[in-house]
Amino acid sequence: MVDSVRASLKHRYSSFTEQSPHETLEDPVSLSTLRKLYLTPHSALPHTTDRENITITYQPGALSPYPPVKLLNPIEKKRVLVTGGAGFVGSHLVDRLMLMGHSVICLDNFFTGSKANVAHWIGHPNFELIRHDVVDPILVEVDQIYHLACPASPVHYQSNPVKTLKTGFFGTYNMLGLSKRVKARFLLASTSEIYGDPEEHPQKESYWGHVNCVGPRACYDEGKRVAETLAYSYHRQDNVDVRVARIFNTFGPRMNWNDGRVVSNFILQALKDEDLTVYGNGKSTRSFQYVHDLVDGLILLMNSDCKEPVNIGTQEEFTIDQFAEMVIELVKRATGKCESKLIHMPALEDDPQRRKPDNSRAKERLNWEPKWNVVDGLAETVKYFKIQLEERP
Ligand SMILES: O=C(O)[C@H]1O[C@H](OP(=O)(O)OP(=O)(O)OC[C@H]2O[C@@H](n3ccc(=O)[nH]c3=O)[C@H](O)[C@@H]2O)[C@H](O)[C@@H](O)[C@@H]1O
Repeated sequence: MVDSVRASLKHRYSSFTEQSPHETLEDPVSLSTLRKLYLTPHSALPHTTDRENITITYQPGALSPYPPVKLLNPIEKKRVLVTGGAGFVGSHLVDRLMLMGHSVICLDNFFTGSKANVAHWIGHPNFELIRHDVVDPILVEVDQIYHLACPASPVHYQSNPVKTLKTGFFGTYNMLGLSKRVKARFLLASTSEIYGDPEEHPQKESYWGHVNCVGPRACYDEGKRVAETLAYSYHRQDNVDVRVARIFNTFGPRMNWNDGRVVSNFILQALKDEDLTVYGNGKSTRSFQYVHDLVDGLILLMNSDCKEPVNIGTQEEFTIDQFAEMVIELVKRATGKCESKLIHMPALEDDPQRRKPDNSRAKERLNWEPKWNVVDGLAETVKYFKIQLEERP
């Protein structure tokens, strides 16, 4: 199974150019097909109130207004639940699963997710959108569950810490209970935050972490730690088939406008010619991966036999000052000008000082490694936010 999944993922990277000669509409995951889903300006979409006569957007001559999805035979076609499927990462995962031909249920409470992120699939026979909060139980018959639902930006998860903890515990508990009942394989979207402010660098999966359990980040960090504990407890006690992805900093199109994380903040500030707000001395580090690489990793992990936690992240490490300079440079390239400067603000409490994954387990067990570098990913994200800014009233 994992080989066929890998085969359908690898083609996409033959070239990053818009007009790759290798891309065909039969390819379920070609980059140009993906790009149409998030880099098409709203104004370029067909506008009609008559659904019968809707303009064909994605494949001239075809009879469907939807992006072309692969036709799978019933044995290969999985029923997949994606919790948090209307969020930033979740919606890219939904796109990929849909294009691969699976039947996808997207579940979201729309706290940080948005219907606009998955609007292009609404009405498709393979797609269902359910407004639901994972804190409450739900019963759906599925084969696989990707459990992503939880606010991930520090600004959002700290805005209601008790709710974040409830999502970490009860949300995961409910989804594991569902996995047990319907015998679905379960993948938890865990996080590099479970390592806290790490004393080991780079961080291996064997590292137990350094989290301040009474600090402002604890609602998220401890919520994800207990979510991992729940997953492995259900595995030991009830033989639930679990996978755990520890996701490192991820960026890309569809990050929330008001996300508050460094990538969207810096890009929007630079596009508006505002100064870039660096918290602390700018010497702390992060390793930023592009969202398509993460989605590859999640799909490969789900379809692998690897039950241990796996880091999914890139090893390109930057100080926040370096990262800010890079954003300014890329915005200059995209717009022809950018007058922004760096301003240093007070440091955030318990902000991890260094973060970089040891991703050798992902390489060995999943044959996964990032294919995008930060500059290419950032250029595409700048393009996305530029379109968003131009279209805002
Ligand atoms: O991006 C992610 O995927 C991760 O984002 C956050 O972790 P964090 O590393 O704190 O992410 P940011 O809020 O983007 O901060 C990164 C660094 O940039 C700094 N920062 C952030 C925002 C800003 O405007 N300026 C600024 O200097 C922060 O202080 C921090 O040192 C979440 O807590 C993680 O769960 C998530 O996996």
